[in-house]
Order: sequence, then structure tokens, then C-alpha cells
Amino acid sequence: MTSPHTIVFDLDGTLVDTAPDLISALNHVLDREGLPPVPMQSARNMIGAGARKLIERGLEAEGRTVSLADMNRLTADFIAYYADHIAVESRPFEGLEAALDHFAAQGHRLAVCTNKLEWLSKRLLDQLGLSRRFAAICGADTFGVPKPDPTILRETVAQAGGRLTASIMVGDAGPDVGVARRAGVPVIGVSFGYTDVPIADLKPDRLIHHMRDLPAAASSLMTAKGPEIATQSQEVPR
Ligand SMILES: O=C(O)COP(=O)(O)O
Ligand SMILES: [Mg+2]
Repeated sequence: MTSPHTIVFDLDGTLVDTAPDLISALNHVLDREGLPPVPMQSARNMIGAGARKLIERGLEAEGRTVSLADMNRLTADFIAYYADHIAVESRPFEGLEAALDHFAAQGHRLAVCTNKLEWLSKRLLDQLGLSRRFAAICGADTFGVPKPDPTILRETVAQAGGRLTASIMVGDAGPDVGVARRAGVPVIGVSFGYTDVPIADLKPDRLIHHMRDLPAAASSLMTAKGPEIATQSQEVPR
């Protein structure tokens, strides 16, 4: 039995496979601009830095740049469409709910720290029946800074009523490893999410390929001695 920890999850690509609905919303916006859709497979790895960045990357893939005013309009369009189609195809990754049950039974707190907007994150988790499991659900706008700024992780843990020194971050991409390193929190990478840099190259403290492996990875970090984790904490991805 380990002491109670706060396990903080990234949302897109870690808890929920949101790519189909995010890319549909992106393609809706591109279509309204008279542009062809981006294919699902290549667009998956554009996710991870928020809606605006996703649109920017989608436009870039079509060789287009737009003015700030157009970007604001496209982002508003994207959010309006996405809000109405947020859980059409998005589903939790296999094994997630069993892993969350396990942590809850062990007395750990769960939280979400995402670069999605807070209200969209809550809406998605509500529609999937997952919200009640989390003591805090915080997005890029909750504290005014997105990942990898360490403030968002520190404040998420505080809002969940936990302690940073007894926390673990779980995520699929650079901003997750980066926020954890900056806040001094160990991090578990998942290999089934969305990232332009392979997650293994970012050297998370543990790497899992399926949610069924999360409880064992988390408990090995909870019992690991400080220096074992510290030796891996040199690189700080952006
Ligand atoms: O919506 C995004 O682009 C990022 O979301 P995430 O931080 O949950 O991966
Ligand atoms: Mg993610």
C-alpha cells in the first residue's frame, strides 16, 4: 500500500481518443475556407497545443497562413462546431475506467490538466460520464497559462486538494513531459496518443502502451527513490 497520491491526467490522447471529433471540427473549418480536408492519420499529431495551434497546423499543411482577425474567426468557428459535436466518436481509451477504479480504490486523487479549454473539457467528460471521477478539471484558460508552464500543474494539484510532492503526471506529448519536469513531478508517457515527437524520445520516467499497465507504472513511481527519478529529469521538452 502506498501513500495517497494525486494522479494528474492529460485529456486528449491520454484519457480520451478525441482525434476523430477534433479533426472533424478542423475539417469543418477548412471546408468553410474552401480548403480540402486533412487526412485523419496525419492530423492526429497536430493535436496537443490547443484549438488555435491545431487550426494553424491544419492551415500550414495546406500551405496557407491567415491574418490574426481570420485566425480569431476560425478559432471561434472551430470551438462552436466542436462544442456541439464533442463526443460523437470520442471514447475513453480501452482499460481507462478499470485503471481509474483501481486508483480510487487505493485512495488516490485524480485530476485533469489539459490544454483544452476548461468548459470544453468538462463538457466532454460529462458526456462520457467521467467528470465525477476527478477532483479537479483544469484547462489552458483556468489559470491563464497552458502546459508546459508549471503553474497549471501546481494549481491543478492544489485545486484537487493534493500535494505536488505526492503527484504523478500522465500524458502523451511534449507539453505533458515538459510541465511535469518543470514542476518537479514524475511523468508516465502513453504511446497511444498524439505527438509530433515520439513520446519515448522525450524520456518519460515510465512508458506504457496500454491503460492496463498504468497502475503498475504508477505504483513503481510511488515507491521509487528520489534519485532514480531525478537521474531521468535532465531534459525539459518545450
Ligand atoms: O486540445 C489540445 O490540443 C490539447 O489537449 P491535451 O492537453 O488534453 O492533450
Ligand atoms: Mg494530449
